[in-house]
Amino acid sequence: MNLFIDQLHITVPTLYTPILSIPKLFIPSAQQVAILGPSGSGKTTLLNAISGLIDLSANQLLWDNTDLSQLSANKRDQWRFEHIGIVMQDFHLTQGLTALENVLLPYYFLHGTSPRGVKQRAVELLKQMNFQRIESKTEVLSRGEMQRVSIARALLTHPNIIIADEPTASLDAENSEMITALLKELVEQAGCTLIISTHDQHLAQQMQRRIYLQNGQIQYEN
Ligand SMILES: Nc1ncnc2c1ncn2[C@@H]1O[C@H](COP(=O)(O)OP(=O)(O)OP(=O)(O)O)[C@@H](O)[C@H]1O
Repeated sequence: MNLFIDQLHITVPTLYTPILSIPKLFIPSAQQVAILGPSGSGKTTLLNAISGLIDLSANQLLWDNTDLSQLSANKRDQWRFEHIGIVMQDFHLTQGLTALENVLLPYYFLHGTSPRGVKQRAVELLKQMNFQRIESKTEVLSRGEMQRVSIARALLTHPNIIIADEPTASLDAENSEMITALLKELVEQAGCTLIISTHDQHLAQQMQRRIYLQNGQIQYEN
């Protein structure tokens, strides 16, 4: 899916200047993009906006012909479940459920069931990520293990768009390398648009495009 941004300015009541201000941005379908910039530069805010997690005005942000500002909150959630796999910075895993159940949860919300083939894909994805403890409750997992569960969950439903906030932040070099390779392989197979925020230069260099933010504005890209 293509992303069109036009005059996206996000303000918060406590600050005089917008926390994000992007006059124009186009990300074509299937592009792999890294969003970089120092802490507080607006990376997470941009990811939240493009995931439909922030209320916007009409025509500020479109995915193909879909202007998320025109959808009700429920419809927007539904649209997100159908089209976007999100890897959040703090994972948002559900305690009390196992790793496998967490991976299956969004599918279950969307369809009310999780058939055997879907379970198999979930197990496969976790295996590919070098994750062994599929029956462990998520609260006993390390941060790196939680990160891999949240990535598997994002990939399960074959979304058109993957949005990941610091997807390798909790991983050691070996797992980081492996997850990056897997993410790239899966998005290339599926023709997904991949947008990640990262401080990891190695990961950023493997994306097709890098956008550098500073004080909520695009400084440059390469
Ligand atoms: N709801 C809010 N109210 C007030 N300020 C906010 C709000 N959300 C974000 N900010 C501010 O907006 C700026 C951008 O925040 P954001 O989380 O997007 O940065 P970031 O680049 O993702 O940072 P990091 O790399 O540390 O995760 C920060 O200064 C942050 O404090």
